[in-house]
Amino acid sequence: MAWQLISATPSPYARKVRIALQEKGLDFELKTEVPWDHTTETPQYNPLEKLPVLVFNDGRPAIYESHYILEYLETKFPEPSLLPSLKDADDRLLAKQIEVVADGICDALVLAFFEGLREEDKQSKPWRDRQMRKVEGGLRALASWVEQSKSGYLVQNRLTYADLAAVSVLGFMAVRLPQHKWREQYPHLEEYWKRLEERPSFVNTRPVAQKFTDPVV
Ligand SMILES: N[C@@H](CCC(=O)N[C@@H](CS(=O)(=O)O)C(=O)NCC(=O)O)C(=O)O
Repeated sequence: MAWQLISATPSPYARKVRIALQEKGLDFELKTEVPWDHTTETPQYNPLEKLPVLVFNDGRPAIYESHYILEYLETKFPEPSLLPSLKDADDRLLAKQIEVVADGICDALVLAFFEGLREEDKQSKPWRDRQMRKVEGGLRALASWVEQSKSGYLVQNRLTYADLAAVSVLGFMAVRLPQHKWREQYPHLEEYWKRLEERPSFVNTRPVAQKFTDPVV
């Protein structure tokens, strides 16, 4: 039995791991679920009850938290590499910083999305505005990194975790916040996103909205 990746169709965090596993040629079974439904398996493996979770097939404890899973994969399976080497420490750290910003945009988007699902009179506009400020700030940072890129990739001249994280959040925006004007606001960011979305490991991990069975409370 291959490793299992517990994932959800819209998850930008899980998408990073799905792409990395494919880019590194690692065999895995995709286990798609809705982590807010009572049927979720995440609590069996992750005390934080979140996906993605990578479940091994040899009894080793499962691992969770997307950036940690990516670190694990790069450490254990360094070729083909998806991070600059330690001798290029600044580039390696920049790739991780870009992942921090991309994941942070996702975190804010998730909080704003669920706030918007509450009954109108229970929603906090200041709270949603705060989250959307983080989304705007994060997009501005990603757009700036794209402007600085000479190679078509965010760090050095090849695919790294920075690109997996940036493209995953932009694809998530397209699903969760299709009315947002980031593509008009940052045309180079849109060009970068569309170009990378054509890579096979991105094509077959495109995000899709999910249906909740249980109310998310
Ligand atoms: N920091 C975590 C965030 C993961 C996360 O928030 N996952 C969501 C699913 S999704 O938003 O990615 O689709 C989840 O499991 N949420 C369930 C919960 O928060 O209880 C990571 O990077 O793995």
